[in-house]
Amino acid sequence: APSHRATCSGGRTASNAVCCKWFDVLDDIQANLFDGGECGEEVHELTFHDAIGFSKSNPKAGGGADGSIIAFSEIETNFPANLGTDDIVEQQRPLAIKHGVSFGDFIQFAGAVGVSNCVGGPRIQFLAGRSNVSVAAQLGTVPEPADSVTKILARMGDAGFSPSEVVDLLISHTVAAQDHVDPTIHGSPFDSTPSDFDPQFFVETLLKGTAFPGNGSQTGGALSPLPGEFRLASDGLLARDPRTACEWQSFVNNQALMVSRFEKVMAKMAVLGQNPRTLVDCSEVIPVPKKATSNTGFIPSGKTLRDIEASCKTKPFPKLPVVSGPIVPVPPVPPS
Ligand code: HEM
Ligand SMILES: [Ca+2]
Ligand SMILES: [Mn+2]
Repeated sequence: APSHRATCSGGRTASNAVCCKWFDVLDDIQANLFDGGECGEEVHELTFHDAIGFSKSNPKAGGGADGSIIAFSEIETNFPANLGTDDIVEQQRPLAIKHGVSFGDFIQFAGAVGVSNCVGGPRIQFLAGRSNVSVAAQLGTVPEPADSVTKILARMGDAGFSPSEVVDLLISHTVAAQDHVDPTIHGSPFDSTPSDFDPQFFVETLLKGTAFPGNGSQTGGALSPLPGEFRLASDGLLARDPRTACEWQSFVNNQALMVSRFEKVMAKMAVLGQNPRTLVDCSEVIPVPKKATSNTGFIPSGKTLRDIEASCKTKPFPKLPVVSGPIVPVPPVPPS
């Protein structure tokens, strides 16, 4: 049968003509937001901070993945949990306006493109067509790193996520760094491989913490196992809590599982507060990521399997390759 694909710019085609403009957005953000196609972590943080402004029990909590963090930035970026998001909000706002797309669509699209640039990254579904009408989210919808596991699971449960899905969402912290929990060590990553969408975050958060990487103990921070690496208190606790530890451990030797779980849970998060049947599937515009170099994590140099605080009661911690040599400090990620 003949195909009826729409012709878009640059000789590209799409199954639906409304997807064509997203190729132009893609070209623009790869050049101007990701410096020629870098694994873009902060952009990806915004997908969460916008979408999680949503509650099954309280319609006033927010409209979910509706772009409100850009539309009502003067309210939402001043919430303590959103500290630092104003930079990326102000980078994205003019680009969304220039291309005539809604803020909600733009945030989810940019997040999906950003992680597709990471080695081993996921290819997240992208549905287009969110309205540009939104409402400001209420204070308290975004979890904070000093929150207890019970508080985080309750907040996330109220937005529709199970404890295992919270772990699946936290896969994003394999390509992430902090700037504001300890502002003296800008860009300190959550694992030793912040440009790789790999299991190292799940391995290294289970290593016994030994020192603070920066200016001592901070609210929301915890002892980390490697110099230069930052551990959020919440990540350290979720790695060890009986409600989440087995899902956490399941990723230490299974990069492919990480990708499939993340694609699934991100597709769910991206349509919080939306009716997906009114949106058009433009996933074909999202680039195909580079393949991962390994399916399994490793014990970083200077550490052994005995430094792992295994926390899943029903499954033994798997044997992982151990890198030999002295402890290597983790370099900061460059500012964007
Ligand atoms: C359970 C709840 C979570 C907590 C408590 C949490 C907390 C944090 C904190 C405190 C930072 C450092 C921010 C800074 O200092 O600049 C951070 C960074 C980040 N988070 Fe989360 N997070 C959570 C879940 C998520 C989810 C679900 C995603 C995405 C799906 C995500 C994506 C990111 C990314 C990409 C960064 C790095 C930002 C950058 O490089 O500037 N986080 N997170
Ligand atoms: Ca990583
Ligand atoms: Mn929102």
